Amino acid sequence: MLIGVPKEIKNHEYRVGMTPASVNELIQHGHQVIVETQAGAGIGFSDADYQAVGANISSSAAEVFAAAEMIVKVKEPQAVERAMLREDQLLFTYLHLAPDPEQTHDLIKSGAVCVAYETVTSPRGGLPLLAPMSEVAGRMAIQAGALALEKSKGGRGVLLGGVPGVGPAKVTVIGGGMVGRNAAQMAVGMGADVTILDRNIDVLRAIDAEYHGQLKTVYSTTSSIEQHVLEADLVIGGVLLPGAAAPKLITKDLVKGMKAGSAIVDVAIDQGGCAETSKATTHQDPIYIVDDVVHYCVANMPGGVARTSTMALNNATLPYIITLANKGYKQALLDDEHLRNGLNVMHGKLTCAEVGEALNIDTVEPLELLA
Ligand SMILES: NC(=O)C1=CN([C@@H]2O[C@H](COP(=O)(O)OP(=O)(O)OC[C@H]3O[C@@H](n4cnc5c(N)ncnc54)[C@H](O)[C@@H]3O)[C@@H](O)[C@H]2O)C=CC1
Ligand SMILES: CC(=O)C(=O)O
Ligand SMILES: [Mg+2]
Repeated sequence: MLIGVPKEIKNHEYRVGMTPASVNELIQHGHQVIVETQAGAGIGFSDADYQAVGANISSSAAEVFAAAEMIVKVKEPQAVERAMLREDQLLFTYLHLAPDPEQTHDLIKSGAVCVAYETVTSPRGGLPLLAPMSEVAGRMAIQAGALALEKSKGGRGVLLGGVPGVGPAKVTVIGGGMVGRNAAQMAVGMGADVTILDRNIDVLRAIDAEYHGQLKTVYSTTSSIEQHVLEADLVIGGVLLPGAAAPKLITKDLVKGMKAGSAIVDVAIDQGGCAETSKATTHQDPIYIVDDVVHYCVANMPGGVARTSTMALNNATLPYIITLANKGYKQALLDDEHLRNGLNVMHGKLTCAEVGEALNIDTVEPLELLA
């Protein structure tokens, strides 16, 4: 198969769909790879590094999209990229369609076969291709939050860990999944007073067993969210209903009631955000203030540490890229229900029920299209 790797074009996005080491694996399996010039340049992977493992370097994204049977990316295709997709071409990347009707309609119109990293499941549970970026974003959320609490950013001027004689900041983490647990790990490590909320009691049990009293676990209800958001210096939004739009757990009124200079890092912004006051921001201009509460809502947080993130992402995606290339999308999707859960759009039809519900679009069962 001919696999194409375009350069990412989202604001300050330096990740790349495949590292030279991943390209090498695909070539060892008998495939060809075409990489857009400078695709990995921002994180130290030169064109020469890709050429050394046998990739062809292309001078433009248009050439990559025109030639490749499968496009491997990181972020959702931007409008100019969507215009280059063609009927039956395989796209393997993050999509986050539920909050993005424009992208959804363009992908449906393209006739392409679009497999989203974030809805691929695993027989062991969880979301194996979202997990590595959630680990990164969860850890970064505390760095971003610490900065947002500084006076120069509009924050209330508190240090997460406090100092001897002055207590730590209170950090409330909503959602105890990959993002939440990684955020909690960093916040506890910095000495903050951490509370983590989830509505899955088994998640809370596992976290409690891991931390032996170094943080508090709380069952998530409207009332407990209200209490712990109002008490917080820093709130981390890390909830997810896979594929679906994020639930708006932090209302406008709740934000109004928060302490002046407190901060919300809404990691769930890629699914629309879990605060009513959240709107997506970029690495270039990451924060804004509503009702004296600093909001950080960068939808591609891992792009900020693009070298670590690219390698972590490739560790997870590589086996799937190899399977899709070896078998072709049809056989690969028929053989593996968990990979099939990643199929969001195919041949002009939406196949992800949660996206259909969020955007009020009819969906078709993947097996109906694959049969
Ligand atoms: N902004 C960015 O750059 C990035 C954003 N993300 C996003 O972060 C979000 C979280 O991802 P993961 O941690 O991997 O998901 P996950 O599935 O591992 O964890 C989500 C958790 O939320 C919990 N939850 C659901 N409803 C809840 C409620 N009402 N109250 C409390 N907890 C609730 C679930 O029980 C689950 O434990 C997703 O939207 C993901 O796409 C992930 C990586 C990067
Ligand atoms: C998951 C996601 O949105 C990201 O890594 O940018
Ligand atoms: Mg207020």
